Parts: sequence; C-alpha cells; structure tokens
Amino acid sequence: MPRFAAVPLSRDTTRRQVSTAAFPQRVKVVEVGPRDGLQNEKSVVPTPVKIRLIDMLSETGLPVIEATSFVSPRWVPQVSIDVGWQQCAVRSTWLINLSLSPFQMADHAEVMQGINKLPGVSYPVLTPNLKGFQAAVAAGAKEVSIFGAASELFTKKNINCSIEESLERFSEVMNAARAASIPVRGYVSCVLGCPYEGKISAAKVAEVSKKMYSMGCYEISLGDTIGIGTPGSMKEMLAAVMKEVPVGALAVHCHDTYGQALANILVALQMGVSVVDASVAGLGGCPYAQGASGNVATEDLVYMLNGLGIHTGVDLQKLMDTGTFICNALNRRTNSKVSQAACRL
Ligand SMILES: CC(C)(COP(=O)([O-])OP(=O)([O-])OC[C@H]1O[C@@H](n2cnc3c(N)ncnc32)[C@H](O)[C@@H]1OP(=O)([O-])[O-])[C@@H](O)C(=O)NCCC(=O)NCCSC(=O)C[C@@](C)(O)CC(=O)[O-]
Repeated sequence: MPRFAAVPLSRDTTRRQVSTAAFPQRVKVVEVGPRDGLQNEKSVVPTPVKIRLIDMLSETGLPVIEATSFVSPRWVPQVSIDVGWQQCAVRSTWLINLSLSPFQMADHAEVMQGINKLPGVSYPVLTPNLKGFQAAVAAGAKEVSIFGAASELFTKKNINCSIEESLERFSEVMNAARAASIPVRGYVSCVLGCPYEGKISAAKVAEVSKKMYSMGCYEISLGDTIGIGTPGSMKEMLAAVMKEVPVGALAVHCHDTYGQALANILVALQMGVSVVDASVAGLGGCPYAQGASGNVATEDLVYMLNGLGIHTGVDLQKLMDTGTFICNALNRRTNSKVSQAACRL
C-alpha cells in the first residue's frame, strides 16, 4: 500500500509541473451552501445556526455568499413519509412515519437582518417573481438571483410555468431591479440533463442563457442540477453557450451526484470560465431533482484551485472549520473529500 504524506494545506505541490497558461489567474467562488445547501435539509435548521454559518463563511474571504431564498412556502416540499420494516422478538411490523417539516427558508428576513454583512462581500438571494423580489428588498437584499431552466418539465415542477412564461415573470423582476439599481444574477438549471426530460440540447441551454443575459442579468450560472454531466458534455454545452454569452459573464454550478463536478469545473476553467459556485461541506441537493446530491464542496474546489496556483482569496483552513461547524450542527458527515482526508492524516 502506498503511504500518503500529510501536505500542509497552504503548500502547492503541483504548481511547478502544471502549465496554468490556459487557466484564469483568479476565480470568483460563489458560496451557495446557506441556500442551495440548506434548502434540502429535512429538519429545519435553527435561524441562529444559519446566521452563524453565513458569518463564518464571511470570515473566510469568500466574495459572494448566497444567503437564502424568497420563494413561495407552498412550493417547497413540506411533508416527508418514511416507511420502514421493524423486527422485534415478538413480531414484525411496517412502520409509517409521516413527518411535517416547516418551510426551510421561512426565516429569510430574519437571516438577512441577522447576518453581519462585511464590506466587499455580497449576499444575493433567490427571487422567482416580483413578490419575492419585493420581500427580499424589504429585508435588506442588495442583490438577487432569478432562476430558470433549459427544460420545460423542470421549469413546470420548480416554478410552475413554461420557460416562456418564466422569462416574462423574470422581466418584471428585472424592471424592478433596474429601477432600484439592484444587480441580478441568472441561473439556468438542467444544462447537462434533466430529471424529467433526460438529455437537454446544448442549443436550448444557449437559447435560454442568451435570453436571460439579454434581459440584463450580469452573470449566468449554468447549473448541472443533477450532476450528470461529464467533461465531454460540459465542453459541448459551454462551446454552444459561449457563442451567445461572453465567457466573462458565465459561471458553472456543478452538483456532484456522479462524482464529475471537479472534472467538469476543470474543463470550464480551461475554456475561460472564472466564476464557480460551490457549497461548503458539499451540502445540498434540489427539492425538484430527487436523488441529486449537493454542489461540489467549496473546500475541494479551493484545494484544487490552490493546487493550480489560481487565486481565490479564500482561507482554506477557515473554510474547513466552517464545514465542521455546520456538519456538527446538522449531525452529518462532510461531503468534502479534503476535509475527510485532513481528519485522517
Ligand atoms: C415561482 C412560484 C412562486 C410560482 O408558484 P405559483 O403557485 O404559480 O404562484 P402564484 O403566484 O400562483 O402564488 C401561489 C401562492 O404562493 C404565494 N407566493 C407566490 N410567490 C411568492 C413568493 N415569492 N414568496 C412568498 N409567497 C409567494 C402567493 O401569494 C400565493 O399564496 P396564496 O395567495 O395562495 O396564499 C413557486 O413555484 C416557487 O416559489 N418556486 C420555487 C421552488 C424552489 O425554491 N425551488 C428550489 C430552488 S431552484 C434550485 O435549487 C436550482 C438552482 C438555482 O440551485 C440551480 C441548479 O442547481 O440547477
């Protein structure tokens, strides 16, 4: 068995061997753990834990932390049913446990008002419509994100309308945001596959991305919602989107369901993308994509970028401490390979 020597986290062992000419010199890491990560947790995370999580993330040097969402409480699954088989000495019975969990993001206003907003860090929130936008602004949001998809069925399940209708709703948000000088980020989900439609064409992703960029989104985050993409499909999709949207306005948002997230991100970096979404401890999933695992762990992303000599401004040790904090609070194991390895070494 080979032995692995412990490598100090700040030391870059690969810089001399890898040519970084093709990579951006600096990458903006967009932390989505407090929203994308926590929205899928079965039990409601106490508001002080969410606030502490965001405050700890703020201290790591991350430039963007997506804090929460202003969506309809009617649209996020609130009932979970667990069916189990119980065997004891006397008899065997089926157990049906019906649990009601309140809407995870119901405390959005308290979170926005409770966090310590550091200068130079932005705290965007998700707003699917004008109602969400107005509530977000009233709670102090200075940046919002709208979220569409390249799949008709996913759009219907997620925001209850067609792609065309979603773009109309978004333009209302864009108008209100423009009037209030609020920057808007746009998500396009299912860019490498859909849980309901399967394969999604790169041309469709390019079309929706172009429309959202043209309506004024300053950045388009391309979501591999079910983490099904490979470096091959990522390359094909990005090549199509880059014909319609400047690469400087693109971000990638890779769930790690099939273990391809870092490889897909590497391809995106090679193609010039310099904004990457990630979730501390790899928290998350999507309520409308059953079985999808969380985003790439921010710790693993930063470790890889450090290894490439790409500047992020993020302190990896503080990030790992934050991952430990939230995993302890949720009583779960981290999905970050780097954190797992650091615990073993
Ligand atoms: C878009 C809607 C609202 C349409 O839902 P709808 O039912 O068509 O909306 P409606 O306008 O008919 O309103 C229905 C009820 O919701 C209320 N309502 C309406 N809007 C809001 C609001 N903003 N905030 C609070 N309440 C709201 C509204 O007032 C009304 O309440 P009632 O009068 O019946 O009591 C709904 O489908 C929705 O909220 N969907 C969001 C679901 C969600 O959160 N999904 C997860 C996030 S997306 C994601 O995770 C993917 C991403 C971004 O991470 C990228 C990736 O991985 O690919």
